[in-house]
Amino acid sequence: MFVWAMFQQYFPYQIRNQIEKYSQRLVTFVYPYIQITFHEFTGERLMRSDAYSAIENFLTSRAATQAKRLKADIAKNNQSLVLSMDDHEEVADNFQGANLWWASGKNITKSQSLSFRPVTDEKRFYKLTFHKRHRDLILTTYLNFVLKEGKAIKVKNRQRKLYTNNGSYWSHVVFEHPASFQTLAMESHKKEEIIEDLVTFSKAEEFYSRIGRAWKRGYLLYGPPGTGKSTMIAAMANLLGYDLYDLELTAVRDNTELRKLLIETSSKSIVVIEDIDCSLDLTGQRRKKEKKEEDEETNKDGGGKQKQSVEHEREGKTSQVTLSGLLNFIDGLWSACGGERLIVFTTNHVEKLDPALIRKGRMDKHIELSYCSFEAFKVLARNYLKIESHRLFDRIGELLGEVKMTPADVAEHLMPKSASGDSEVQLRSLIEGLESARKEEDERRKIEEEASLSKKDWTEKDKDSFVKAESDT
Ligand SMILES: Nc1ncnc2c1ncn2[C@@H]1O[C@H](COP(=O)(O)OP(=O)(O)OP(=O)(O)O)[C@@H](O)[C@H]1O
Ligand SMILES: [Mg+2]
Repeated sequence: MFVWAMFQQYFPYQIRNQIEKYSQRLVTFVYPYIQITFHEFTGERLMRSDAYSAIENFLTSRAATQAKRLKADIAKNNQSLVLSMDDHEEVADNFQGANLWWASGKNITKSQSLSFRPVTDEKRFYKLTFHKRHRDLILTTYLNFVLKEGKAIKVKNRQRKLYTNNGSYWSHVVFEHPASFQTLAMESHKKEEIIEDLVTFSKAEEFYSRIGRAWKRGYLLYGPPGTGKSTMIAAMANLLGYDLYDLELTAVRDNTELRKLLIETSSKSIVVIEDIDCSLDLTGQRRKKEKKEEDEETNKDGGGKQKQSVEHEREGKTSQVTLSGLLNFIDGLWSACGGERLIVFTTNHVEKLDPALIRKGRMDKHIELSYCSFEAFKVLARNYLKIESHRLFDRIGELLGEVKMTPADVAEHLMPKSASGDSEVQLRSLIEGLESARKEEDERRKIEEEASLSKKDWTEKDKDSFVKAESDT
């Protein structure tokens, strides 16, 4: 200790540096282990190293089970506690038969600022130690595995965001939606197929680069209102841990702005355009047609409408996004920058969409969300009433086979009506709802039949009178 202190204190720096260098070489030559240090801050601007944070995430699971001293911190998503190794702790790992050790440490340097209390600067690091015979395995396969795993854990724990566009910028809020495929009322085989498709997509990075396509996939969700399209989008984002970009096309001024917005979306995200049939210049034509009808109406009832139709016209000027702009967005070069993106369109009127927009390669998967089937009803009953069967289920199954009711309406009937939470009350309310919907359906069908009959009569009468008039002349 004395000799070391003297050495440190009085030996000239150059000689000391040489002695340290050669002694270090001697130790390395004899010492059979290799050490790699990952500093927390690297580079001239001392940015936080990605490798360090990936290793920190990777070691959280091992630290929680092995380390004796841990540091706890709230994760970014404010839900979970993240445990990491405290300083000078060590955890062991084993990779394909190779034993290795991770140790955490910190260098404390006193900054030279003149102050009463010298500011200490802590620089943390992780040190990996392994036997030199595993050099190749560790330096290539293992470290890549650690970085990949660490990034995946980071994505899983990250705070996901819901972005909405205002003008040419994205603003975001924390995205926390409880929807999941378990709570989505849908036939199980259909659900399984969609989950399979999504998970396969999220693991297909290598596949897409091999076939030379951008790592993106389009989904078209269509069906009547209240059938679960928006719910499914939230379930998709939760399943894959993706951010959501809710793109309101009518708020986008033109194609340039659209491109700018899309280039700013991050990977591992879902770009959603809800009610796509109402937000494209296709509706521009419809808007002109509406305006023409309105103008005719305006001429009838004076200038009041005039102001409205002018406003309508001006409002129509806001978004110049065109179909080709949207097609370029889906296919264009932008889609190659960054990967792992889903594009989801929803619509209540799939028949109105331009076939070019929804062809395969753009909207790769078309998913129809329809009225509530008996199997979908049982999912809702399990979620809302926590029951798997009931004596009223047969009656409900019968009625659902005859009446079209959306899952939103069924869900509304199953909402708790009283504190007692007696599920019979909800089921009876659903049966009443279904029976009255069936009555309305029968009445509507009867009116239609009468209308078509009378129309048929008219055509018969017309024909007779036309023939009679012909014969008179
Ligand atoms: N298939 C479903 N499974 C579970 N809940 C559903 C389903 N469909 C609708 N709901 C419920 O009904 C409400 C409306 O659903 P959602 O917003 O997903 O309908 P939508 O198809 O997006 O309607 P719109 O076409 O009008 O946007 C939601 O609160 C949701 O809880
Ligand atoms: Mg919706």
